[in-house]
Amino acid sequence: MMDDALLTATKVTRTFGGYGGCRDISLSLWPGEVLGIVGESGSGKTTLLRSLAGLDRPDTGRILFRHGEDPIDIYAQDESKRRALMRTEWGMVHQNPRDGLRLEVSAGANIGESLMAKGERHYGRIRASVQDWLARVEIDPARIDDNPKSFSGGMQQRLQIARVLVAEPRLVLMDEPTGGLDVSVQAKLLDLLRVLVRDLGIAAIVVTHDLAVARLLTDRLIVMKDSRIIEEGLTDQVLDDPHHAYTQLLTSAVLSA
Ligand SMILES: Nc1ncnc2c1ncn2[C@@H]1O[C@H](COP(=O)(O)OP(=O)(O)OP(=O)(O)O)[C@@H](O)[C@H]1O
Repeated sequence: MMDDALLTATKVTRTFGGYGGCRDISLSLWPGEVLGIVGESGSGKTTLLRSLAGLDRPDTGRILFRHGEDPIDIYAQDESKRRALMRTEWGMVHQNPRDGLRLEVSAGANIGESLMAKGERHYGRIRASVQDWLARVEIDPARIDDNPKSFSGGMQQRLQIARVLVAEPRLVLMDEPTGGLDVSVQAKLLDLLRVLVRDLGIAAIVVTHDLAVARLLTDRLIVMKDSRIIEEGLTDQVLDDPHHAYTQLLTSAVLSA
């Protein structure tokens, strides 16, 4: 039963020759909700995210996405329909901005392309929207024609976020969005992400091994260990009053760090 959920995964399993990956994962995501997936390295977070993102077909299980009135099974669509859906309805923010940007074109083109992919053709409107988005992610709009290769890591990540959010996706998937950045840059980026996601009312799934990121960004948390969900609940509840021994260990490790 789908209820009003935007995305529902039911008993999703994706292993690699029977090893690793994620197993028997069921979850729902509601419109406007930010869901965190936490757990140690190798617990299956990225595998799950890729399956939810339509990038990696599960061995078994189903992923439904609410599209208009009807939930659709994303892996029951043919490849071109699934790609079209992914382009218009959801976006992916990669840990390494270089995986989510086109480095051979300008910063402005990186954002403008997303608008064109959604059907916008008016040059003046595209340029105005690009400038607006550069400002929103705190990049000087005067740098619109610069190549992102000349940007710092933090700026590249903010550009990647603008490239994704300008298309107004209903769902954003993020894999360690602040990983690989200096701590001070991370904090600013997190603040920015939080404001943008809240302002736009976007639903998001954030994979992170960093509980501080989960605390700041997410409403609800899933804790994974050995490919499975071992605990889930409201973020504050899970972090302040963890029930599973492993979650207690995770949270105490942070507290004593
Ligand atoms: N393409 C692959 N081929 C073989 N095994 C894989 C592949 N991708 C992931 N795995 C295995 O599946 C398990 C889960 O990996 P996954 O990358 O999903 O974990 P993770 O929680 O995202 O880890 P990290 O935080 O280090 O990125 C690991 O044991 C990993 O070795």
